Amino acid sequence: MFSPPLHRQRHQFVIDFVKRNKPKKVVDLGCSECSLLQKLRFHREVELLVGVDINGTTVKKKMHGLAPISTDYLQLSYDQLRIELYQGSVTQKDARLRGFDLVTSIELIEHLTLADVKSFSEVVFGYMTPLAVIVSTPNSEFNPLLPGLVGFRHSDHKFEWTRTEFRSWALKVCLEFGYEVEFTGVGQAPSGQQEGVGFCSQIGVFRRHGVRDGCNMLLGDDAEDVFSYTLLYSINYPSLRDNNTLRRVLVSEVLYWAEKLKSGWMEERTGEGSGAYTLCQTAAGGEGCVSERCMEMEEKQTACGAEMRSLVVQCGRSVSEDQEEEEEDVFWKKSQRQQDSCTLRRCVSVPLDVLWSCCPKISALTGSVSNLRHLLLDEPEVKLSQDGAAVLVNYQEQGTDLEGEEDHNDLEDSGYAEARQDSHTAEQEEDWEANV
Ligand SMILES: C[S@@+](CC[C@H](N)C(=O)[O-])C[C@H]1O[C@@H](n2cnc3c(N)ncnc32)[C@H](O)[C@@H]1O
Ligand SMILES: [Mg+2]
Repeated sequence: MFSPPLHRQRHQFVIDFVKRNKPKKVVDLGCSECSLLQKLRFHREVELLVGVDINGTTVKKKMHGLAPISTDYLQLSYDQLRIELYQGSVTQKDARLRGFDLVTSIELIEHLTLADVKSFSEVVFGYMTPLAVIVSTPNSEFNPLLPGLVGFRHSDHKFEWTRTEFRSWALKVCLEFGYEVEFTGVGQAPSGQQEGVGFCSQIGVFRRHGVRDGCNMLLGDDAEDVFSYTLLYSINYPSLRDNNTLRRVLVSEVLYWAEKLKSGWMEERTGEGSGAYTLCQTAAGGEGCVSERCMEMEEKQTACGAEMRSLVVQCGRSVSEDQEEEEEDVFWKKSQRQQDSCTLRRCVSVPLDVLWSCCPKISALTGSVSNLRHLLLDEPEVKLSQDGAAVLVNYQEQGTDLEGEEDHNDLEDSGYAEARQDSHTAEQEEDWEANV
């Protein structure tokens, strides 16, 4: 009879309200199989989403469908969301449900006896004191338009109210607990058929009086610490506001970009590509990340740990090819002198400021180069240079015996990642080398 179906229209009504009013804490009373909660979890403003139902078995049927899905982990944002589901009765108080921005009660009250509706009013409006409440219930005046209906719309309904009955209950609640209400609904009669009967589902939207700046302060200090509900399920969605999550994402971005910049530089050296300069330009969208800033440094470390030298090679236009060759010459000579007694490892050093300006995600996650350094300091997966200003990436040149390929591979296999966490002092560098 309705398109979209009436239950969807009721949920859409709530969703539209949420979009307009952006409540942070929402509780759905009589949540049943959590289908409204399923939809609400996609609204980024909502930070706490709670469902309550007296029937735990119904809630449990689909509650695991509320768990984060893989895209929630892949496309992390700063949004926060916690979901909690409780078994409990809306006629009972529970302190965990106080101070919400929005309470929804969709097709619930007609399942309560009139005595329980009174308790419901006291609990919801008098104790939970949310900023807003949406209550939907059948409008009995519409029933003659529902084909084949005899009696109530559902065998468990204790009553079905006319618009006047609903109005009278709602206005009494407002008077007693300090709310105002607007009446509306969903499911209109087909055109030409007794349009004066009102909506199929009648809805009251209640707002608490005297709320400033949409901020929900609990009324009075009579908060009893009652915990009558049973927690069935709770889950925190991954968020970049969680420090561990932020660090995990940052490390993976840093490793990815450091490797990418290194490859660009290597290609440039072998004439296969335009190198770090192009990479930086592309990533930064053109301006702002110029070749002079794309300094790459080769760092030579000796297994005996006694000596560590660095050679700075500037890629891009700021250093002439001659200069570069000359410097490399020095590097190789020194390397060869040490070959007999020392194991050689080479790294490409990617400065943090280059990473920061080349990767928009890294800059967005950290805000500044010094924050980036701070966040990476204790990360075992990222090896920083001694001064903490650059990430060191293993470097293996194709077809060069001097690289000591075996040693390089050993590094990978011998707890290299764990060893890297202690890498920011000279002393620790030596220990690390000694482990190889
Ligand atoms: C018609 S269903 C509501 C469906 C759901 N709100 C929706 O929009 O799809 C009514 C729900 O209210 C629950 N219920 C009935 N009495 C209750 C009470 N005293 N406290 C909490 N939930 C109750 C029932 O278990 C049932 O899941
Ligand atoms: Mg019902």
